[in-house]
Amino acid sequence: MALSGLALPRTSNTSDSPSADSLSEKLAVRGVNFWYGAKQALFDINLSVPERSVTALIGPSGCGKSTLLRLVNRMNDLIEGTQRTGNILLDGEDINASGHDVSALRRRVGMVFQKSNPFPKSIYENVAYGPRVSGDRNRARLDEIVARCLKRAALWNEVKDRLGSSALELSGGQQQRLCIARALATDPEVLLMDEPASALDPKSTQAIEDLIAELKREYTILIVTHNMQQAARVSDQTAFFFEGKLVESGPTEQMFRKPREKQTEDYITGRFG
Ligand SMILES: Nc1ncnc2c1ncn2[C@@H]1O[C@H](COP(=O)(O)OP(=O)(O)OP(=O)(O)O)[C@@H](O)[C@H]1O
Repeated sequence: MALSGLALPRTSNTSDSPSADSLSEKLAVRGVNFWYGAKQALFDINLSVPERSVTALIGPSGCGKSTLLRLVNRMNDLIEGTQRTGNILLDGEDINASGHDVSALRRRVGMVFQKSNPFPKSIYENVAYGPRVSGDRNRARLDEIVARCLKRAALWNEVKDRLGSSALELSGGQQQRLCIARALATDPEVLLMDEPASALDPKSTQAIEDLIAELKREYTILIVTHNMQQAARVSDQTAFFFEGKLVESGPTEQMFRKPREKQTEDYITGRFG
């Protein structure tokens, strides 16, 4: 059945963007299993993520999407009693190899969460925070980074006259774009986005989606979303998870129009989940 009920307003792997085939592999997930204590949350996951593309992770609640996202910047290391087997390669290098610098990894792999979480500091200090922690104290350089990242996050025009104001005075949509600017400030190569627009109104959601389309020119983006229309709009590649397993992945256009698996079709047409 063609999934005509699900409008595909704009998949981003059309005309102006290179096809996934022509891009080199940025991230590779190879045979990854993951446990929280005795509970296995991921089963033999294999996924290849091309550079400068958007990959959407979809699937019902609790199927392991966020777990996989957190493995890519080793955030799960912070949770006690977890165990992983298999490998995650960034530019061909095993991010879990002994001696791999986790701080450097987290600078290369930025993360944006569902609920915007600006620090209770000024707009300027939120963006300057990462570079400062990395030892950058040069004011002119920090000014340049803050302006550049706020522009990239499409927030500059709204805040340039009040960089000293508290970030908490911004609207929810602005706060989320500030968190994206903050994530960009350490010059990452990969951006992980865990339902970045789910708490936002339609206008702010649109702003975030436009931003994602813009950012993928430079960054490799992995986004978790429950919104099928959003996955169809913003991603080049989609991966469907169910109960900790990757059921199928492929070009978004194909996944939404003609999925290989019945389970995928049932999910994206809203029959379950
Ligand atoms: N810190 C944790 N400790 C124990 N179990 C966890 C932890 N985090 C997640 N889990 C379990 O691992 C499984 C996968 O959870 P995960 O958050 O990755 O799913 P998800 O697909 O992102 O869900 P959602 O769409 O609801 O965010 C679930 O069964 C969840 O209960």
